[in-house]
Amino acid sequence: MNPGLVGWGHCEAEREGPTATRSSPFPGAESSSFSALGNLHRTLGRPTPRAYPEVPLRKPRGRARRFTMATAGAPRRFCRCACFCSENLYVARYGLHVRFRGEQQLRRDYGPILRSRGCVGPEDFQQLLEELEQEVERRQRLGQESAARKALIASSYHPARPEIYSSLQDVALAPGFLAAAEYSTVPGADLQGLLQRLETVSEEKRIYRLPVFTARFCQALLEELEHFERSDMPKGRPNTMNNYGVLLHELGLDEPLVTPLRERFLQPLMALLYPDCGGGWLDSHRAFVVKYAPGQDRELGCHYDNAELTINVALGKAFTGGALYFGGLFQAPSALAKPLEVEHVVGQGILHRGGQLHGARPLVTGERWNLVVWLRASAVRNRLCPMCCRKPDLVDDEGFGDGFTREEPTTVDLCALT
Ligand SMILES: O=C(O)CCC(=O)C(=O)O
Ligand SMILES: [Fe+2]
Repeated sequence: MNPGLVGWGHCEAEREGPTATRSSPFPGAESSSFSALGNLHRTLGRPTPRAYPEVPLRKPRGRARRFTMATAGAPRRFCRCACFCSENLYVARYGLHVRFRGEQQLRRDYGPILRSRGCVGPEDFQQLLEELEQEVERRQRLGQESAARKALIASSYHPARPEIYSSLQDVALAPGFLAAAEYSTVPGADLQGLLQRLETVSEEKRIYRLPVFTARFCQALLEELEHFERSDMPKGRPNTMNNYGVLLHELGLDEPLVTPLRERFLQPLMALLYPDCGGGWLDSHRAFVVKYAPGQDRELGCHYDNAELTINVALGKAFTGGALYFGGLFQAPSALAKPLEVEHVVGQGILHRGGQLHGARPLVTGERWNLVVWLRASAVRNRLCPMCCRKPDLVDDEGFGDGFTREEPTTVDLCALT
């Protein structure tokens, strides 16, 4: 058979830095109203929103192994899009995300709106310029700083729950999750069959829910995360809107936990649920935990993720409030009208498209910790960077970068070998 040099277009992705606003071209933390976002989108004169690029579709066949595409030869090098350092720079004071290439461009593109938002005197503009220059430098350093933190944690951190760092075992997973993933790998599995094994939260928005981890595993992971938080290790935060979360790759949890979760379980599920969004071509991710607590972050503004697909699993603890809300796709901000509220249920995961506008309502009581995995398909994002909506301008990066790649990967369908 064709050795599965399967139709992966090309791939690339982009990524958001530990404390960058990458994920949220629409700030949200400060303005979580959908209409405000719609206005913002228009105000910023973003490129005309467009739908996901078409990916050559190939109906997934066979069992789980068939989805595990081995990269032949050297590990692939992932990239980010250069727009990370020049687009979507968030200026909280004026409630704006701006593109920044220099003083003249800033004046030309944003002069009137900045003045209308209070940036009036030359000293205001000078201050803004300095802040933007600092933000660009910070973004340029993010990859290296993250790698340095990861190395320090690997050499000096003593986990409280070392078993979390061993390879993901089925026993950590909820029976319903195992059943849905197992079904998805059976020859002949189809969307209708899978939909009987998970909850459809919104057919129109293509939002689904299913149990993911056992209560025991959630508890162990939470204990480990709290222990890390108390430690004196350096911490990279997921983005500028989450000040108390943790990046799982820095903690060393990508290899044992997140990558197997993506490759063995999420990929078959996503291939059936979202074949048109790269669900069958996931090849990298960015995983982090967000934490909300009284006196800390309590809510998350409306944004879209720098991902083709997202899974958001509630880990605990006990809390009220904090529901997710969903609008339309960012490519169609006019569809922001009536947000859909989705309550978190501990142990359960919400699956949605990365481009679906969403945010989190304020926490009312307790503490909420969620595992968020941004799933990326280079085959999709290599064609169009979701952050600048252009063909990505590739820059080599650490780790999975932002999930973009320079070439079509050389892949081998493991099934073809057995
Ligand atoms: O607070 C949540 O559960 C949502 C988190 C989220 O959407 C994100 O970090 O991208
Ligand atoms: Fe998100």
